[in-house]
Amino acid sequence: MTDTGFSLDQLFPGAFSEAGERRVSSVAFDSRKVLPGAAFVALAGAKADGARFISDAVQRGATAIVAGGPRPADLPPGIAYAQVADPRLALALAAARVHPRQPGTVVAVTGTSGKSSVAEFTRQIFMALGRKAASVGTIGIVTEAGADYGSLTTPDPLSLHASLDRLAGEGVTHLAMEASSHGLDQHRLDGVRLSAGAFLNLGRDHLDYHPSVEDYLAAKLRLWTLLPAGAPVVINRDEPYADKAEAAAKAGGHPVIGIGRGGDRLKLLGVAREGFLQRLTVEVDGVATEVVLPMVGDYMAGNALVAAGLAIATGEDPMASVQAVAGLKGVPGRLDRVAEHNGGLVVVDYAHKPDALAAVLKTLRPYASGRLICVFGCGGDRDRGKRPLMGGIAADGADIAIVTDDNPRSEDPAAIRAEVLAAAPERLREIGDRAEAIEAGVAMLQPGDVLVVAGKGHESGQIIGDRTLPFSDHEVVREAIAALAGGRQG
Ligand SMILES: CC(=O)N[C@H]1[C@@H](OP(=O)(O)OP(=O)(O)OC[C@H]2O[C@@H](n3ccc(=O)[nH]c3=O)[C@H](O)[C@@H]2O)O[C@H](CO)[C@@H](O)[C@@H]1O[C@H](C)C(=O)N[C@@H](C)C(=O)N[C@H](CCC(=O)O)C(=O)O
Ligand SMILES: Nc1ncnc2c1ncn2[C@@H]1O[C@H](COP(=O)(O)OP(=O)(O)OP(=O)(O)O)[C@@H](O)[C@H]1O
Ligand SMILES: N[C@H](CCC[C@H](N)C(=O)O)C(=O)O
Ligand SMILES: [Mg+2]
Repeated sequence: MTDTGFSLDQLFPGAFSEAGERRVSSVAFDSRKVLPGAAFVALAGAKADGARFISDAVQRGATAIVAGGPRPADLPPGIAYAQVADPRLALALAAARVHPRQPGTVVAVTGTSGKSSVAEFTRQIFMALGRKAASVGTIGIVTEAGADYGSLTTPDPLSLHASLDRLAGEGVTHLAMEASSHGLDQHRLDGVRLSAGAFLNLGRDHLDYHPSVEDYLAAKLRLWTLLPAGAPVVINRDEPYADKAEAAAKAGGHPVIGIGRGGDRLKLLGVAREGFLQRLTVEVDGVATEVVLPMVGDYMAGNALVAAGLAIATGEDPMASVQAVAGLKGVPGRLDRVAEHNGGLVVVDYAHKPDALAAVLKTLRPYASGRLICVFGCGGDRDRGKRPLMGGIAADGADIAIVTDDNPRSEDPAAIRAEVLAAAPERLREIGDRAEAIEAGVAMLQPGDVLVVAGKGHESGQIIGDRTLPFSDHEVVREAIAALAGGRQG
């Protein structure tokens, strides 16, 4: 039996009225992962109530239980029991005690779109400024050594704190992480010692989980409550809901670094497109400078400046932070120029929500001297309200829009597509099989066309039912091009 080195009183201060001095081997919130001697924290979840699994946890060797309700009558007397107001919060704080080391500087970014880009750009800026940095988010844990893919944007507290501890042990001093609304709402980040935060934007997403837009915004703005007193926040003032985010930050006593065209510390004066690059003119604390951002997308300029703002928020030199933008590399699967075929360009992007799809189509339009073709779908077991919105956006924003499958999960893929197609049945085409849809898009390419394959970005699998089958938009694009090239030669 491994020992966490902690007693129940140390991990859950004040929670246990008796047996608090008992040491536990580990902490678990999933009964199936309970080790002998563990403390099991029962969480009320979206699908199940963890309290139902207390007896399972005890059978597997749990010696202490933390839960939201009163002690079950049938719990054996030798098992220590604590009733707490918020088991998720108790779990996160215990996780931080079990895994005590964290990089000295941790920043977190929230918003509907752009979190992964900003977290990764911030890591790259820290690295350019000579810091040993990492990022944590949808594309996994990224260090100098590469990406270690995980399934959630904000990992559960036990995995998160184990990772922070490991990274600190490897000498990582600076970390940029994504704070998803689920993660904030479920206290996955509580216990992380943050130095600064950032808010990007708020659009339509996750209204299957949050009862209203107000609730969704409130979850995002919980980030400010996790910051220590006086810690700065970075806000992209050009984006929706920036005013509300700024008001909440100021009410909490946090100084604001405003960025964007309406910014103060980093004011974007102009953007000139130069092929696939953008020349940004930025006023840095009142001093104008120019920097070339080596990627496309107006919103990527905003994302890059928020990342520079986060570096500034942690004490880095402002001008050096902005100049570091010149060295940024794009994030895999975000406006990713994958290939060219027959004089047309193929881009893979992670747009799986309305604002992101609108933004990517608007961004790519100037690059399409021919037609803009879009292959996209919507995920199953996620906000259904997104589906007709995305159908309408694709029909309006692309010349040819092909509706296909994303990750259907437990839903009927044809029914998901029907909800997307309902927006504009006469202007949307349908090819259910994602590989076939991509192949059809590639085969259509003529000189000057741009094909964007949207929704799955970096993902390496397609979730159908409860199985994840290997699938990569990048690979399917390359295979389709190779097959067409082979066909032409043969
Ligand atoms: C809706 C949601 O967010 N669910 C997350 C949540 O699960 P839950 O607590 O609701 O789980 P549940 O299935 O109802 O079970 C309740 C409890 O019983 C326990 N249990 C269950 C079965 C059993 O036999 N024994 C047992 O103890 C479970 O471990 C859990 O503690 O907490 C779990 C641990 O942290 C997460 O893995 C799980 O993410 C699921 C898999 C998920 O798909 N989440 C997505 C929606 C998500 O979180 N996405 C965000 C945002 C993405 C973005 O747009 O950026 C993210 O951060 O990735
Ligand atoms: N600032 C932005 N405004 C609007 N759309 C954006 C912005 N940044 C990125 N996007 C779009 O959103 C997609 C996802 O970007 P990114 O992965 O950086 O966001 P995210 O917030 O991490 O998303 P997720 O919630 O899925 O983790 C991109 O592929 C692009 O289409
Ligand atoms: N973090 C997001 C990812 C969605 C990716 C998209 N491909 C889909 O499956 O809907 C979520 O869990 O909602
Ligand atoms: Mg992300």
